[in-house]
Amino acid sequence: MIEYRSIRVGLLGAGSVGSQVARLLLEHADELEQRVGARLELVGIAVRDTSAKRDVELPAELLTTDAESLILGSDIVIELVGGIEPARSLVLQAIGSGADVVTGNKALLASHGPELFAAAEQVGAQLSYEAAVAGAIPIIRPLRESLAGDRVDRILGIVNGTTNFILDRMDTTGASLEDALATATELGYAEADPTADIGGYDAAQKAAILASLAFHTSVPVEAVHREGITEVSADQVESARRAGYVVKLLAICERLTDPETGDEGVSARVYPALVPRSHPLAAVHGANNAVFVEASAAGPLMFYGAGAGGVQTASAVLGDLVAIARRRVSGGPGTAESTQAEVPVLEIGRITTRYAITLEVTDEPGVLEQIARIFALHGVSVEQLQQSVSEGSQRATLVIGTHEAKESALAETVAALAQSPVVASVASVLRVEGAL
Ligand SMILES: NC(=O)c1ccc[n+]([C@@H]2O[C@H](COP(=O)([O-])OP(=O)(O)OC[C@H]3O[C@@H](n4cnc5c(N)ncnc54)[C@H](O)[C@@H]3O)[C@@H](O)[C@H]2O)c1
Ligand SMILES: N[C@@H](CCO)C(=O)O
Ligand code: NA
Repeated sequence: MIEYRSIRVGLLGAGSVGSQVARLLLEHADELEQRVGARLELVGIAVRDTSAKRDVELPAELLTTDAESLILGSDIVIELVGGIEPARSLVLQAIGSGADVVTGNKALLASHGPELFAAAEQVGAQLSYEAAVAGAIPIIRPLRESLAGDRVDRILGIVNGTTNFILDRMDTTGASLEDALATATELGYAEADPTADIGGYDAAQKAAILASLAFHTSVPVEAVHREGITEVSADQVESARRAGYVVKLLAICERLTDPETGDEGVSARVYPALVPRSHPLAAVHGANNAVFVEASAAGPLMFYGAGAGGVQTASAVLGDLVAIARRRVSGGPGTAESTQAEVPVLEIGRITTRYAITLEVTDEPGVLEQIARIFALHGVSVEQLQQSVSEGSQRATLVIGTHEAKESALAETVAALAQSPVVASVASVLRVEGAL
């Protein structure tokens, strides 16, 4: 087996995602080296114009316009150029030269997936594409690996951030499609040419990739039924709202069985549909994505998060890169445990959270003041207080909600409360998590 001291990484494209991948690779080089067991050395970044202005400053000596030479000098090639050509030829060249490939290019995979996978298989190259569907959300690896032993029956998802942002904006502000699209463009969600997003093409490419993986069947993008959101009107969104629904652009991949013949088929489709407001997909706001997977043994699973964005998507690219690099280093998937960081595991006293404390106290003047003093003395700040007194009782129940406080300070506060002559008992202490 080859002993790797470093693995040469060639990056093609330094746009929204590529520039963030380069930045994170350079900034986290030491940590990634520990995780992989070899240095991930960024040997070059292929760009169209080395003097172009970029949001992220990249080392000038890494920039090149010669993508082909860069590929020849790389062990792993990351393709973030987008589109079909020259991306397809570059990926094929990388595979042919013995490199593994990471790509986020759903357009390429949805139209030329079989050709690329066959080329990779022929030479034993790895081709990973977590970033291609639902950006940062891990969905490719769960389908390809975690659910490989199960039978996926259905996938229902919001997989396009731009259209979700537009439909959400129409729903919450009553804006027209044109105005909502203008806002999406202003905020940098929509491309200069938003046709791929609002026409449903981007979602259809993702549906093709998901259906192929889920059903172990080649589902080309041309086989995906596609309707975009261009015909969705403010009136439709408003009447849906009044009826308790929200309009979402959905990607649906399903396994169907003909009840008469028992023949099986699969359907992959993208269209705007009404979703009941009580459904979790209705709560997916802004440019977020969410994907539900129904598998026969696992049951329903839900994946949610940032489906687009340069830095978010870079996370998925780097995940693929580390996984591929580990495989190169160890000749397998890498060690099951990843413990080299050796960060200390802290005791509970070090955590910070919020608390709800219920006290039984004597119902007499000055009690609240004494209790407030105990909190203040330990640096725990009270956010809210509710008092209830039962008829004829000498006791009152206090429910005290705190601001964020350190667990150790809280423990001392509770101990002091328990000692206080005005407190009959500390009835309960519960931590409050998940607050917005
Ligand atoms: N932006 C996102 O949120 C997102 C999310 C998921 C997946 N993706 C995918 O990631 C890929 C990159 O997306 P992006 O948003 O970074 O696109 P982008 O348009 O911002 O960047 C692409 C870059 O590649 C450069 N380029 C084009 N042809 C080139 C060539 N021949 N050689 C070198 N550079 C070349 C362009 O000049 C541009 O800077 C696409 O396949 C996209 O579908 C993007
Ligand atoms: N244009 C895509 C980018 C992420 O694939 C979207 O809006 O979801
Ligand atoms: Na993903």
